Amino acid sequence: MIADTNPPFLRAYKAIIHEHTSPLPPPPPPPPANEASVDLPLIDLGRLIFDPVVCKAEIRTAAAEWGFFQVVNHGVPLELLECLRRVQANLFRLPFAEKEKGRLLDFAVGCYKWGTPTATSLAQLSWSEAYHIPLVSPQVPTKLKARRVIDEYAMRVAQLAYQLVGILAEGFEGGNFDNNNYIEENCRPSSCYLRLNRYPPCPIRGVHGLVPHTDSDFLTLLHQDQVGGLQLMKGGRWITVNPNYNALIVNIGDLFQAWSNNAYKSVEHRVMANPHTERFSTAFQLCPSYGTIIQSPESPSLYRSFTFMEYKLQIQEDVKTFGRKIGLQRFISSTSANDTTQP
Ligand SMILES: O=C(O)CCC(=O)C(=O)O
Ligand SMILES: [Fe+2]
Repeated sequence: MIADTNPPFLRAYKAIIHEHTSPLPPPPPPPPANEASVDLPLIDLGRLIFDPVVCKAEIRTAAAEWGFFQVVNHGVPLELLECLRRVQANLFRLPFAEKEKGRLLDFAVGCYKWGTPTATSLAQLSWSEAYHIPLVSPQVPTKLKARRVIDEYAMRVAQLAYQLVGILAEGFEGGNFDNNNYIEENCRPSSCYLRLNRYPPCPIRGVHGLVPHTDSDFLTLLHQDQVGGLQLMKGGRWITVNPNYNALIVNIGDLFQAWSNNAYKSVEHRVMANPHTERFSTAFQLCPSYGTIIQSPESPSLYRSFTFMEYKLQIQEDVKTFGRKIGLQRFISSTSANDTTQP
């Protein structure tokens, strides 16, 4: 018998699935009637050399107006991306029991996650599995080739994230916001993560691959395959992001929104599960150390000062109490708060 590679979603979430629907295979999907699809603003980073002022301005405008944009000529070789995708597919093709047991490729125990253990309804369930890999600098270079590919990708993409964050931070009030190298000091590679995502085909219609959320970091750099399914909230409705295999998607996280005093937007996004096809994506998360204080240098500041640890603990508590993350609204400063900001 061939060992099953997929997590046992139907068995584990039987109760919430049967409450809402029966898991019959869906008919082929009709084109969604009211769902728009878009190409995100596309920025050619090659122009940073020839036309830096205009290129940087485009990056800042996209971050302010969309919170999401994509970059090409990003310096991460396509062959490396392809190699990473093969490593990623192989990791997920292992028997489920092996993935759950952990310690694959020297990953920390517990870095493999699937589904949503706290879900009490179908709307809260994420039909996906992931390896959350902290970026630790290896004491001894690893002999594992697959691990080397992951580390190489993480290093390249981290460099790109620092470069982009520098450009974004230069752009406040016409001056340099980051004179003190705040991001480089506080978001060292050792507090960043790489998340390898797989979205198995899902036989139940309308289920999320990843439930609606904003990212609890400074910046996320995402690579998605050609399957599609990523959607973001714009103008009060969900729009589907057209995949572009050559591009990396950049999105602003909650911490950057707070630090920039809302100049840049952390936009809600989600992934819709696909009934027929598995999907892969890779997310690099630029995170600070837990003790880092998030406080906009602008005055007045829209958010009170908080540490990253406080932010994470508040999210955990809200997920337990309300079944969802409330996020930045929790940290609006008392001078700018009004009644509508409370859950
Ligand atoms: O898989 C995707 O397209 C999105 C992943 C994502 O939003 C995340 O990892 O935070
Ligand atoms: Fe996300």
